Amino acid sequence: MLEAMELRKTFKGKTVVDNINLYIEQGEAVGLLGPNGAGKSTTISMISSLLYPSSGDVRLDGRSVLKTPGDIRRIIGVVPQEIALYEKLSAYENLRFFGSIYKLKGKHLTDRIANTLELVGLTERQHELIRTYSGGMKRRINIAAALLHEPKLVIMDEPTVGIDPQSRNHILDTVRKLNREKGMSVLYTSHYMEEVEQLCSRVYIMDHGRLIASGTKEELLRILSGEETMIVQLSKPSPELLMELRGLPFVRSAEETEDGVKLIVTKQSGILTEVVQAAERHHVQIVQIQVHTPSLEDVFLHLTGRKLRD
Ligand SMILES: Nc1ncnc2c1ncn2[C@@H]1O[C@H](COP(=O)(O)OP(=O)(O)OP(=O)(O)O)[C@@H](O)[C@H]1O
Repeated sequence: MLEAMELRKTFKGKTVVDNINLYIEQGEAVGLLGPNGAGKSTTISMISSLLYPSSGDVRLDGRSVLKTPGDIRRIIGVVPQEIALYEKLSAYENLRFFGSIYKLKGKHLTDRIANTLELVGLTERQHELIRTYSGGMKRRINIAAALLHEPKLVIMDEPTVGIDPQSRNHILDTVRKLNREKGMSVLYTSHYMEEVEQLCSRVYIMDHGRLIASGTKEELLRILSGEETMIVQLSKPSPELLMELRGLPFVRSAEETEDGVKLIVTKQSGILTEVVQAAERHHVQIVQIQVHTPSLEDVFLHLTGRKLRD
């Protein structure tokens, strides 16, 4: 349905998006995951025709849409990171205004407003002024505004950042419903791994402007299929122990946690003994060790050397 081909964006000589290739099929929910500054917003701005790429192409059903942005704007709804609403108008009035931009009129517009308000769970509050809304409620109205013209694809830029848990759950439910019940395609950017795991069937992982991995959750987990995650709780922090662990041949990555270290290790026998002996050499007691199968967060750490929310 939608395809980004070799997208690149340079600001004042600095490349912030570098050779991005991605696609979204009709009815698919796709995640774009990356830490702050990875280039997610810039990428989706180019896909939604809000920003012109330095090079590359965006295709809708095989046709380039860079020169005809109207084509793509009709079929997509974009939920930006910043709240774009009129504070002095009610939610209903805001939606009427956005509906008129999409050239919706009369009963059709009224029906669409009622439908989207219902979807985001704010029918009861629709006549209250936006300035009295919580951040989460404003974000939900922003989502309603992006859905008024019944887009085939909704693109959401970190829609749950900095909002209350109730609105967050509501947004996640809404996205799930749109995708699974209405067959709407979704491109969802986030730096919350668990959200993307819950909502999306396929994930692109981005770091420093580039895609570093992509696939279904199962495919991404396979990257670490020969490894295990080991969470070691220590009696005290020890940078020297961390250094030594990093140097062990079976340790793929090691990072400090709140009360110890987290290791990704290649599965083999004798690892526990070696970790215990290293701790003894540094006079640090091991309080507890947990070993589990790596998560997607671990895959990200392994690929980038940093946590998603660093
Ligand atoms: N208009 C601009 N001019 C110059 N640099 C920009 C511009 N827009 C974005 N950047 C830079 O591009 C890089 C990627 O930013 P972008 O907002 O796309 O990342 P992101 O992954 O969406 O991060 P976040 O999660 O913080 O929104 C950042 O270093 C940012 O400072």
